[in-house]
Amino acid sequence: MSQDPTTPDTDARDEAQRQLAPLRSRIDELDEKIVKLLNERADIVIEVGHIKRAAGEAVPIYAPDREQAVMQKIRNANAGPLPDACVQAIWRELMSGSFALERPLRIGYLGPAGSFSHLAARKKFGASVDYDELTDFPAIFDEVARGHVDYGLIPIENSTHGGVTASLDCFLDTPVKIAAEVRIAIHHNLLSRQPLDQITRVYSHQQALGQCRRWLSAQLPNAEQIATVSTSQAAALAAEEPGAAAIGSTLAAQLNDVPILFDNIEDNPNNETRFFVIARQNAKPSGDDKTSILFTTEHKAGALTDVLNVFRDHGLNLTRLAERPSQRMNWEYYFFVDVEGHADEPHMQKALSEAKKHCLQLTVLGSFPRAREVL
Ligand SMILES: O=C(O)C(=O)C[C@]1(C(=O)O)C=C[C@@H](O)C=C1
Repeated sequence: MSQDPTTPDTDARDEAQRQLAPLRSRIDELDEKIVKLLNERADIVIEVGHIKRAAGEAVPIYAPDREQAVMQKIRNANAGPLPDACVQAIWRELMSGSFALERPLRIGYLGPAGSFSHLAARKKFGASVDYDELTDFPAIFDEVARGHVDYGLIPIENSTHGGVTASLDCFLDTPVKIAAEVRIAIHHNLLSRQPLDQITRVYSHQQALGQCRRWLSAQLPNAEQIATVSTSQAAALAAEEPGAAAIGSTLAAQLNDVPILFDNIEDNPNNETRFFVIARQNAKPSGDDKTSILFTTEHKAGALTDVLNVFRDHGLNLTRLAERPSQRMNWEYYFFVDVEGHADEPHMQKALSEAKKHCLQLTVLGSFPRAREVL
């Protein structure tokens, strides 16, 4: 007996279509309602924008403290089954749309396009703002200070390779403030137009080379490693030069049209980088903040512990301590400390004024909502 082999499939497809149709029309109805509600929200955002524009620089368009509160409310309201990460990603993009409605924002980052700073900027500020690719960290600080861009994205430290010293040095002498913290997961790729056995040079930022050290010595032990100003510049070089490869982001591979030979080549699968958003204005307290300070002390026994003990005595936890040469005198140092709390809070104000007594100089670089999620 011959049977049409397509019949069972066709029947199953028709039955599935019959079951899907009413579900899809319910989704269509809900989508219409959601779009209406989103635009109801957007109408209020437009009013917020009128008030903010009238107040000028005194009330910034980007309000990190309010964003923190909105995200917290969203997480509390989310009963599932959508994971918090999904709902938060939707709201981040929604707030990007709010910027466009209030006043289009310009964000500066270390270019060229496709760098991890670009990725961090896009993850933080979304698709509805303008981006400016800048050539180095001092240029980002300068452009923010001059008001040519509203905010800048600055990498501060990587969980595997440590501090980004070139960016820390820019804080030594700048009027700009740290307004927010951004954490992004960093996954590196080996990009090349050649197969692995024909690669003689690997370009990347020295941070990325450092984060893939074990993979490079196992897979490309004889290739020369050449440091570039950014991973995206490395990708552009790999696109042009025979025998060259780059370590960079998926975005850099796409933008430079270079194939990804190997993905996830970072030595630590939990590799992440912390960025600061720099601004002309301070961020308001959110209730879950950190404060970054910069100080120098006299060259005497116990000078550093005297400062640190002040925070201990006030019950303020330190989340980071870094040190950099002063650039003025050999073997003199600046210390960078991140403390839990906001500089407007009374106990932090007390601690800061006591700490100042033990310092030659103490500057508050900014207080900002702690980044709880890795984007
Ligand atoms: O509440 C504000 O200040 C707004 O501008 C609105 C809004 C939002 O869409 O919820 C948008 C941007 C801010 O960074 C924070 C919140």
